[in-house]
Amino acid sequence: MESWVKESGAVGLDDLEVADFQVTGRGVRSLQYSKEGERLLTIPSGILWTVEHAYADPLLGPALRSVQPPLTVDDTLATYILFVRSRKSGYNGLRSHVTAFPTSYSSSIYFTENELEVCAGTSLYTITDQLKRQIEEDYAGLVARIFGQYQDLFPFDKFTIEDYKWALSTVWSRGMDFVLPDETSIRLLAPFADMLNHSSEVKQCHVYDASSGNLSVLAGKDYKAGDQVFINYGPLPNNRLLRLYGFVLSSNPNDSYDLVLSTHPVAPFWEQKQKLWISAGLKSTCTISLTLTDPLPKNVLRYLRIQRLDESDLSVMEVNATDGIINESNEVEVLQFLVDSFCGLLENFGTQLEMLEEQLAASVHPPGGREGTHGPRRMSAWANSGC
Ligand SMILES: C[S@@+](CC[C@H](N)C(=O)[O-])C[C@H]1O[C@@H](n2cnc3c(N)ncnc32)[C@H](O)[C@@H]1O
Repeated sequence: MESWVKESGAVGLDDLEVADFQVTGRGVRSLQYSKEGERLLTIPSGILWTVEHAYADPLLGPALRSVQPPLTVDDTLATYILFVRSRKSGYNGLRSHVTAFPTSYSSSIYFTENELEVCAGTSLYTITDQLKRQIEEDYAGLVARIFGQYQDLFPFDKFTIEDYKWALSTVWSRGMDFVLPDETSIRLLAPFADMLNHSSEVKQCHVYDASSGNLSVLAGKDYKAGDQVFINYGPLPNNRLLRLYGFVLSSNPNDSYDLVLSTHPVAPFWEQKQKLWISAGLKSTCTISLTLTDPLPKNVLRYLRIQRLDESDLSVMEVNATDGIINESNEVEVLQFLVDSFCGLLENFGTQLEMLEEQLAASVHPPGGREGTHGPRRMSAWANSGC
């Protein structure tokens, strides 16, 4: 793959190499000193995996164009990857990139039932379950809309649901997202740059130049020769890291619990309350991140104070009077609700932390996961992850 990337005009490969690292597995090593902010790597537009390139492909493009409404970005990229992987000739460069992808993944859709049970009570548990069903539905849609229509391009034995899951996991774990100057967004996979692992300790340092279409990586900190080079995948909590990338960070500064607050429209005074939520910058269904630094954000209290208003409160309620305590009985109800729901949430956890730590120590959940071509995983970080 590296020689194809170099021949395609990439800059910076002479000073970088793919290597194995103890904690993160395969990644990229710097071969020289570089200062923070210096450009380390540029991957030219022509070899990026994008929706535009999929549509421009002389064989795949017409099939994609015939599907209305168009496939989602992730489905287009997943189809593009499987298509290239299935070709017996041509596409040599892109195929060499596909060959370098992991053969299997450790993201949460691949957890066994027992592994997923360990996460019972977490948002990851619920989302993973929904995701698995969504993938089945989306795959059936793809078969009906495109794979089944062009069987010469998409042979069934190379476009199974397992292939689709693998390709989607490839897109989720290797895709990079950028907002363009016209405020649209682009998702792309960049050969070689997609070998860079994540660290929350470096600044965001991968950039897309909308005018050239090239992808560049700058040094997110100073590097010596021999250091692993990182990029920052974004301020992601552990549950998202595990769902999209199959790993967690034991000290994740962005870790959070997503608290979903919602009120059914048939609840009393829902319309009046809805107006109050909107004027407080909230919605009738809100997802609020609880973090270690801000475990009870003001918006949680704002939301619940409005939710708990009774008829007499509402008759005297000023629209902007939602930022402080409304009255004692309302506040007591809010706090009681919080105590009850947090106790309920904790009870939903299938495995208590102490038990999980014991199980990890006894290697009930083997570290290392099942990821192909990767080095060791840090699953042991689960115990402290709060995911
Ligand atoms: C964009 S790829 C990076 C290259 C990848 N390590 C490989 O060998 O192909 C993202 C994947 O790398 C791994 N990864 C990235 N950062 C990591 C980290 N800090 N710790 C453990 N694994 C990491 C995860 O498996 C993730 O899904």
